[in-house]
Order: sequence, then C-alpha cells, then structure tokens
Amino acid sequence: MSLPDPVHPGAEAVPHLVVRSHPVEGVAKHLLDHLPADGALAWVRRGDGQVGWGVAARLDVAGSNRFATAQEWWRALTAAAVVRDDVGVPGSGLVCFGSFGFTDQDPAGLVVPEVIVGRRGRTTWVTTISPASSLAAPPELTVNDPAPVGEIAFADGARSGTEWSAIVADAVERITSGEVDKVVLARDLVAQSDQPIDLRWPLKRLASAYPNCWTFSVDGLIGATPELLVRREKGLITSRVLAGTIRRTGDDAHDLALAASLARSSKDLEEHEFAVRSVAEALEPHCKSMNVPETPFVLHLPNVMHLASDVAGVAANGASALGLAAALHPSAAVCGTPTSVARDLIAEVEGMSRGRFSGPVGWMDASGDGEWCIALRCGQADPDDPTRMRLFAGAGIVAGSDPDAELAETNAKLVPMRDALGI
Ligand SMILES: C=C(O[C@H]1C=CC=C(C(=O)O)[C@@H]1O)C(=O)O
Repeated sequence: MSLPDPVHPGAEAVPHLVVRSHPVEGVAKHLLDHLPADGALAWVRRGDGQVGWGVAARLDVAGSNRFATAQEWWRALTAAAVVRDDVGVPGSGLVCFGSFGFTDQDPAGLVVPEVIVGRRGRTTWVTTISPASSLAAPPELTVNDPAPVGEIAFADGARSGTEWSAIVADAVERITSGEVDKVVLARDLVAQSDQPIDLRWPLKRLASAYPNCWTFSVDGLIGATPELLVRREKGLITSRVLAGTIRRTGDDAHDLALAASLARSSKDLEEHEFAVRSVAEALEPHCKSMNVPETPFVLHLPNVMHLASDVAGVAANGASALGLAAALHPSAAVCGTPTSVARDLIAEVEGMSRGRFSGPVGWMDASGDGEWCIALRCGQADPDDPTRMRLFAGAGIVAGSDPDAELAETNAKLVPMRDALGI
C-alpha cells in the first residue's frame, strides 16, 4: 500500500537562500575531520567530495511521487536562491544531499546544509548557505576528533542466519518454478553500543579502508558503497552496475584465482546480466548514445570482489541526476527481475523494513548534475536510541543460488560496517 502523495510545494513554500562558495586554504587532508558531532553530511571518495553540517533547508517526503516532489522542491529552491560561486567545480555552489528509502513508504528527503567544505583535486572551498534575512559569516574550520564507539555487541535483526537461509531456499524454488527470474534478499544485524555512537568514528574508518567506494552520511545513514547508480556531469551520464560477488580470502594468489572463477561463473554472470539490462533499459530513453559493455570486469574491494560494468551515455534531455536515479530505482542489483514481482516477493518474505538501505543516496547541484549511489554496505543510526544501529546486507538470488553461500556472502558484505564500528 502506498502513502498518499504530498502536495507539490510551490515556489512560495521554499526559503530564499543566499549562497556563497569561495576557495579556501587550510582544508584538512581528510574532509571528514571537519565534521561536527551532530548532523554530519558527507560524500567522499579518494579524498575528494563534500562534507556539510547545519540545515539551511530540508524536505522530508514519502509516497509514490516522492522523487517528483523532491525534484520540484529543488527546482523551486534553486530558482529562488541567489548564488555567488567563485569556485565553479562540481560540488561548489548550491548543493543538497539526499537519500531515498527502498520503498515509497520508507523515509526520504533532501537536506541543504548551512556549511559545506569541499575538495576536487587541488581545489578546496567553503560554501555558506543562509536565509537572505540573516547572512552567514564564513566558518572557522576546526579539526575534530570523534569519540571511539565503545563496546559493541552484534545481534540478529529481523531474522537469524538460519531463518534467512531458509527464505533463500524458498526463493530459489519460486525462481525454479518460473514465478520470478531474480530476487535480491536482504537481512539486518543490530549493533548495540554501551554508549552513544559518534557516527564520525565509523565514517572515518570506512573512508580510509574503502577509498574507492563512496563514503556517505545523510540523516544517520552511513556507509561506503561501491555502486554508483548514476552520475550526471556536464551532459555525460555514467553508472557502475554491480552484481555477482565472491569473498576475498586475503591471499593474493588465491584471490586472483577466485576472480577468474567469478568472471566465468554462469550463475554470477546471469545475476549480473539482469542488473545491467535493468540499468541500460532505464537509461536508454534519456541518452542519445550509450555504451553498455558486453562483458563485466572484476572489481576488487578489500572484503569482496564483484562483477562490474560501467555504463555510459550522452544525455538526450534535461533529466537531472535525481530524475535519472528515480528512473533507475530499484535496479535489479537491489530488487530483481521482473521488478514488480521481485518487489512483492521482497515485501512478502524479508520480514523487515529496509528503510533507506538499498535506496538512492547522494547529492545534486543547482544545474541538476550530481551523483546518486545505491546505499549498500551501510548502517542506519536509530533516531530514538543513539547507542543502536541497524546494519544491512543483501544478495542476488537466481536459480543457481546456494542458500548457505548467499548467507556467507551477506556476512562478507557486513564486514565493512562491522569493522568500522570496531575499536
Ligand atoms: C545487495 C547488496 O549488493 C548488491 C550489489 C552488488 C552485488 C550484489 C550481489 O552479488 O548479490 C548485490 O546485487 C548488498 O551489498 O547488500
């Protein structure tokens, strides 16, 4: 059942913001060092990106029109803003961060921070955003040390591992009987600390252990995802599709042999093909020309290896990065094929709400350029209990799936967050 759609906000419903981006010296090597304890917003990869804090404007949205409502709000907000951008790189000027739940009943929203600190190569900048009525002074940049997270205990979430494997076995039967081709099933773990969790602690550890992933923090959702749902930058659209996974052993020679077996595995290639096709079909109407690789490459991460395909296209229309994310979500990397059957099956058997896990998370600028990843390898801080987080992982199930191997795969995908919460 969908929630009723909120009324689209008109231009009069948005604040009139004054935005100023200017180059600055003295930005720390790790952008995350500048974050204050509360309301951390972050998007970093290989040292570049943006971090932000404070709330100059925000939109909370739900319902089947959530993406359209968010786009309309952003259009109105950017139209009403006065922007002076002396930096002129992707991420400078007026920018929002956002995240959208897996289903339209899960929480979603866009946040415009009061302060953004950014880096793109050698360029570093600060953006201040404030209401026209009270102009903000540029902030003093401080370097802050997060508190260690304390003793953490991990417990099963909605299902134990054994229960989840049984659900996977049932899904394999339903695939074999022809009900669905592929379904991505997820499970959760609960991390309980003996003190409030300072989200900057796991964030910094994620960014340093997974530099090639996108480390993010939006509304208490933190993680380091390897999967780029879509980037739009100056008319170029790109997407990194992942599906098909093998665990790493830590032994380089053995891992190379495993990578070769992943690249030949018909089960994983089938799982991957569903995901690539779903992305190519969703992007096609928005691209003049498109390059869809015929064979995937193997992406090596510290904990797992994935079959990966980089899809690229030239924008054919004015669809924003968020509009493209809306067209792509949920791809077969997180839902399945056919989409609606897989979505119903997930709702029927998973036994939990995914919340923002496996939904789009990212940022966007006033021109509609931006990056939206899929929120994977992540955890959601409990808004009512700062000592608790839910961690998530899923796996694509196809006819050839073995339930125990899929459980082991989800355990490997939980490693980044579990380690990040360690001492
Ligand atoms: C659903 C997840 O991964 C997706 C992305 C990459 C590989 C996947 C797989 O091999 O099953 C999943 O489709 C997750 O990390 O929780």
